Amino acid sequence: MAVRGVLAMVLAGGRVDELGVLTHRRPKSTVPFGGLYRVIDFPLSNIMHSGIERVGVLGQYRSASLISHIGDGASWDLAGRRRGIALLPPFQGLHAWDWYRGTANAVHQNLDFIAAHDPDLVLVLSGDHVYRMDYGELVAFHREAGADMTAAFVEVPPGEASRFGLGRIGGSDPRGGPLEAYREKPARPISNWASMTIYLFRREVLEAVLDENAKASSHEFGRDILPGMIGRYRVFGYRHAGYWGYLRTLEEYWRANMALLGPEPAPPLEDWEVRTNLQHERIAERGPAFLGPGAEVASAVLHNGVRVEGRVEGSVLFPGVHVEKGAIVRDSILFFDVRVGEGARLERVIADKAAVFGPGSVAGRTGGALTVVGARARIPKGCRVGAGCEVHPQAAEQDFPGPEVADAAVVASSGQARHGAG
Ligand SMILES: Nc1ncnc2c1ncn2[C@@H]1O[C@H](COP(=O)(O)OP(=O)(O)O[C@H]2O[C@H](CO)[C@@H](O)[C@H](O)[C@H]2O)[C@@H](O)[C@H]1O
Repeated sequence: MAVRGVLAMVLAGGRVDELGVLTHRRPKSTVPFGGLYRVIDFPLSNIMHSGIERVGVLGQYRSASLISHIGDGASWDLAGRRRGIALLPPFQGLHAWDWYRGTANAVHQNLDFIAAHDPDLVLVLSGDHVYRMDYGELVAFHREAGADMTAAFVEVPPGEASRFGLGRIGGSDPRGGPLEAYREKPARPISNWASMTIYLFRREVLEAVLDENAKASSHEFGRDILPGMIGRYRVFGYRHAGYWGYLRTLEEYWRANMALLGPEPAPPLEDWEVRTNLQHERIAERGPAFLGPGAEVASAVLHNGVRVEGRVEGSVLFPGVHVEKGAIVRDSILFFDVRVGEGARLERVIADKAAVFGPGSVAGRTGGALTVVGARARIPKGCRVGAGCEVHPQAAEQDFPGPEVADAAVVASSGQARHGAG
């Protein structure tokens, strides 16, 4: 059912140092995830299921993959007379300083776009997280409470809390209540309810607080806007009960992918269809997955155009991955068109698009740090990655246009991304 009067503004411009090579040429929102998707497919599918019909996407960092991926928005039912999705890159026209200076500034620079749609409510949310949520329930809660702003929170382990913006939610309604305090990544946690970067604003209030913040030194919702609203506006916290994948580090990213392989995949996808753009990466045109006569596959997701002749266990294979005879792939994530040559062995590896592992090459090991291989890297025949082996970059292709054509092949262990040879 359509939710009228709500415009969604998706923050999709951030990159994350900790994800190393995976965000060298794309924002975090378009990092491939779960064997078929890009991360932003999850919030966009939530928007679709919630019945929100108008969306602005705030891109900034390396937007090429975002542009190809979003297309005309039809993949999420966002194309039509009453519906629409617009990519809103920073205006690099008049002033160099028009580059977005933070999440609040990104929305502030697009107040005209918001005004043109004339919504009652603006839902500002991150495009970087994996979860399912019906924003319609958040909207209903916000309206019932007569709130000026409602932020969504999820419970995190106490030891993790200071990595997040934290809220203290009062009242006795299990869905949420007045937000009594908010601190952005405090050294000493004030609660273990972490902000999910989902903020629902009354439009006039959003305009007022963004105008007030315009002269501040930083321009972040979490750091500047939310704390200043408490006590001055009707601010509420809403509790999210389900799974939430934050994917900030390589280990978190890897674990979130692996969470799809268990008997109870998280987030559960069965009754909550997650849509992707099947034109991007030509997913729709590829043939069916093929398992050869000697293939052994257990606990894996695989899609169109995958070809397995070797052994695959506990792994996520994107369209077009080939695993040749005698090769073994374990606990790994292989992006579009990765090739694993005969007899190669991969364990705890994340390989970006079209990386090629030569015959007999070896990458990663049981219980070791994750090994991450950049897009189009070539691991020569018989080579052991990380053991003085030279990795060659190949020419870049059209998904990554830009002045530097060949991406440096990068091999990194989790937490310490670095450039390799090439
Ligand atoms: N200039 C820009 N233009 C467009 N988009 C941009 C942008 N800069 C960042 N973004 C996007 O905005 C969102 C927030 O990015 P941040 O880097 O501020 O997140 P961080 O995870 O540190 O903390 C935040 O996210 C965590 C987890 O939700 C919260 O707990 C915490 O309070 C909050 O500050 C992401 O979706 C990112 O892609």
